[in-house]
Amino acid sequence: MRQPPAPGAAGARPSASDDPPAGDRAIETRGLTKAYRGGQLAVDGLDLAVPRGSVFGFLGPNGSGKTTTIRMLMGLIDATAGSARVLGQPMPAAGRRVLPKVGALIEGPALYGFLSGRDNLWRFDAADPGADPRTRTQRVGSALERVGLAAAAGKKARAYSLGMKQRLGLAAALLQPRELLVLDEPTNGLDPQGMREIRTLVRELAADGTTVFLSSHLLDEIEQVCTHAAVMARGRLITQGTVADLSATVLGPHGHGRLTVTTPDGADAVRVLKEHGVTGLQVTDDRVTGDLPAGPSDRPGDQAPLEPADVNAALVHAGVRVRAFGTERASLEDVFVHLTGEGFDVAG
Ligand SMILES: Nc1ncnc2c1ncn2[C@@H]1O[C@H](COP(=O)(O)OP(=O)(O)OP(=O)(O)O)[C@@H](O)[C@H]1O
Repeated sequence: MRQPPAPGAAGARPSASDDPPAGDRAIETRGLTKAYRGGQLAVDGLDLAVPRGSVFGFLGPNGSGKTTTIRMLMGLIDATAGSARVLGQPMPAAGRRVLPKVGALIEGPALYGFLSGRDNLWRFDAADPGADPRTRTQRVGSALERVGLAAAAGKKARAYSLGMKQRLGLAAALLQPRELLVLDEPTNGLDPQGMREIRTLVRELAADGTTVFLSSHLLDEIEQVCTHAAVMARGRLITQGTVADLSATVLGPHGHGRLTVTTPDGADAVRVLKEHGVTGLQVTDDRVTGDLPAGPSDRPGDQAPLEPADVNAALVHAGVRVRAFGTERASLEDVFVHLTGEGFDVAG
């Protein structure tokens, strides 16, 4: 079974040679474009590459074109230009072959409030011509189990919390084994507990080998659960890659953020850090922070950019008592601001 890389796994560098071959992509679009009536470009020349086995975050402020893209991928609306492949097949042409392998949760599940959770799933399953009625009870039972709703299965759906309704929608998407799950804003409107539940579920599904493509306008959500992300703004793709590589976009070749040293020997630490080309030094109580130089320092013999480990060794060597040492990672918010020059301030 395919295991996804750990969320935020570091190490990979963005380069064309690291791109997976086309057959290893769960979703691929070329120049995908949608102009709604009136000519406004909701999606503008999108080239998306979603590796199989990834948890791929499709990130952008409200109105940046995420839902429109998902609707095109699922064959719900036609593209104005460009092409899309899902699980290696052209969409919408191959929809009949592809869509049974895709579970989708778009704009919230359509549930009957007067039916129990179990009966809602029963209805979904019965509407699937490929689903064997003889094994329905078992399928519905294991889908409920999977999303943690077995105990609440007999309750009417209208009595469910928003988080439970989302999980029931996911259960409907999971009635059949899926290669790809497409979730449009799966945690929208959920409280922190509900969000955690959905994130846990997404991680479990990914660990089973399902590719998960989820859209969100919540940067920290994407950072917590996704291995890869694409960032959209005003219908255009700003960047895509592993979450670690996207951070490195902002942080330079080594992906290191601001350095923080906790020490009782602040003055000595500042002197050593300065000697090693660390800039922007600030001292607050027993914490010294600064920025690692992007390239090699001016010191004779230095050829490569400074590694945090070297700085730590130099401090210790100079007799500085280092109680804690670390570097921050850039957030996706940093990436967005860096690449667009705009803030990412959408209403949560
Ligand atoms: N049916 C439609 N007719 C005309 N314009 C539309 C339609 N649907 C979306 N748009 C416009 O297209 C742009 C992209 O919208 P879309 O819903 O795809 O963005 P989004 O990133 O999913 O945002 P949200 O999270 O708010 O749905 C927006 O400017 C929106 O107003």
